Amino acid sequence: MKPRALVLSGYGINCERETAHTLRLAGAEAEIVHFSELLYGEKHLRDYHLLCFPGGFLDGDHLGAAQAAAHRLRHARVVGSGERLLDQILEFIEAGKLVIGICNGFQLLVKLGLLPALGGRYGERRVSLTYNDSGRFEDRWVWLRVNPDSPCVFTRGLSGLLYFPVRHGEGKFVAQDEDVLRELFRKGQIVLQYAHPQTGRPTQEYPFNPNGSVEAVAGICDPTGRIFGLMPHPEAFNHFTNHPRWTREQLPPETPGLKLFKNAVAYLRETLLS
Ligand SMILES: NC(=O)CC[C@H](N)C(=O)O
Repeated sequence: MKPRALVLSGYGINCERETAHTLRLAGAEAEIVHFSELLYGEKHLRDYHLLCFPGGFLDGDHLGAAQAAAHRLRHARVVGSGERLLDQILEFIEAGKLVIGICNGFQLLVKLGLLPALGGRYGERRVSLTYNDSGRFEDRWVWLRVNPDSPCVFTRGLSGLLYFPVRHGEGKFVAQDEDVLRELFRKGQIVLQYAHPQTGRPTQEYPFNPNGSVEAVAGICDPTGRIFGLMPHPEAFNHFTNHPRWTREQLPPETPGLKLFKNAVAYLRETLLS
């Protein structure tokens, strides 16, 4: 049986087709579902194993990226049953399933407090993603260092420097205080950091760090490693010809973007579907 992935769409999300395509290449059954279908009870998260919040421009980034959508999700109730959508998501997490938020989806997870969920406290907001230091939208490929000691399910076995595209105006990661950052490091919840291609080390240097994120943070997970959010777009590197220099460089046939989703599929097969 293939793991079933729900890829959310609507209200300005624009990467759902590309993300669903990559999930299918990775071996999942991916279904694009509109927010309204969840709201009207036509679809229910209990029927899926992976929940994906794709990139885009939810509500036109008004009030800050994903801010309005976070409020909508926090307070919305399913028509008929009256169930809170957020409770559906919390049950989904409780059931050992996987959640990934990419770019706008990461901003949404952070603004909902589902990431970083320090100490397993889901819903508590301790970090944010705000305007890039450059003051403009950044659309470029970046190098990323993967934390090999992170519990993150999605990055298992990925090593060396990854190369993914970013496309965002509000990607600067900030934390409430130093203690939050310390705990994130201690628990391995900092999964990806923007890196300098020469040294391979996390960097604050522009343009390698495209937004000025503190500690060069590009992606984090919850303490279980089953909820993952990242600003770069792994789904946009699903084939070697996506790479900007694919005609000039010798590239392995399987991209790290695809591997990331294959990890999720393998994990679900081993745990929930075995
Ligand atoms: N590609 C995206 O998901 C962009 C996210 C958001 N709209 C931003 O500009 O920051």
